[in-house]
Amino acid sequence: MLLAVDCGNTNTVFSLWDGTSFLGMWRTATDWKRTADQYYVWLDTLMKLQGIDAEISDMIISSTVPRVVFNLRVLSDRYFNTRPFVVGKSDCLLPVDVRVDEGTTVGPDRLVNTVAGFDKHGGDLIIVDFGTATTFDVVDVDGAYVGGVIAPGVNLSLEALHQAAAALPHVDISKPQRVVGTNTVACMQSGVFWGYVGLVREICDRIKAERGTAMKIISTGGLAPLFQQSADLFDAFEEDLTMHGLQIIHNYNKEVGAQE
Ligand SMILES: Nc1ncnc2c1ncn2[C@@H]1O[C@H](COP(=O)(O)OP(=O)(O)O)[C@@H](O)[C@H]1O
Ligand SMILES: CC(C)(COP(=O)(O)O)[C@@H](O)C(=O)NCCC(=O)O
Ligand SMILES: [K+]
Repeated sequence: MLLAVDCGNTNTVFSLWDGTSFLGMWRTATDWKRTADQYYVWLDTLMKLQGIDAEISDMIISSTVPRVVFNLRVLSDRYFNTRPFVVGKSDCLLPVDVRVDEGTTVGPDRLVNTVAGFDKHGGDLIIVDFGTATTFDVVDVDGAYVGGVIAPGVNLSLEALHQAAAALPHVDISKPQRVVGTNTVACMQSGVFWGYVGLVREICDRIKAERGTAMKIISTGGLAPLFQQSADLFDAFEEDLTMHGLQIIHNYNKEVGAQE
């Protein structure tokens, strides 16, 4: 069975792929200090709670936090006796091209999203991922990653307001009923929520104009549904896009490896 790990700057998600479907998904806060032994006890407990008796034989990792990879490699080696594929490393092949400036290290999450998006929807895509940062990944007609946009994340923007201004509280994002807020919290939520709707719309319109072609817009990440229900921004929402991509990339490397 395959253990797929998607490590973002805020959360790390583990999932088990049995060859047909994902058996479970478990989330922990990203912390590079967490050891292999800690990961194993945590994961083993959660799998047992769900009655899953898994023989993990393979592992694939995508991490936007380089420091985390060391302990995840130890987990793979010590507990599953396997060498993991790490997206972005030269020995982990991708089934799509990456066409960016020489010397650029693209976030592995963006490459994985590209592979998954192309598999599910074909080419000419904009994938919007609402993570710690909000990323826009542009997928060419042939599935290649050809660049994109990085904007501050929704929660990061709210947190920045709180950190920088003495009188602004910590606020959670939600859709305000009105644009004009009549209290501080409503004013902040309006600024970030409607500001974000504008940001997403403007960036997608400009990408389409720059490329001179129609493009499908796919959203993913925890906060995507909040924006989807409020404004007609996306053509489709994909809940587990990154996990889907990890499983495809793992399969691709196994197949290519077997041919060599
Ligand atoms: N369903 C949700 N509702 C509200 N906030 C969420 C939800 N899912 C994630 N978040 C928040 O969105 C931000 C990005 O989370 P996540 O997508 O896990 O980021 P990353 O992949 O960068 O680790 C975090 O601040 C997280 O707490
Ligand atoms: C832009 C990101 C910080 C997004 O990461 P996330 O919000 O998922 O934690 C990550 O993809 C990254 O570190 N990228 C490197 C630069 C690039 O993609 O061009
Ligand atoms: K992410």
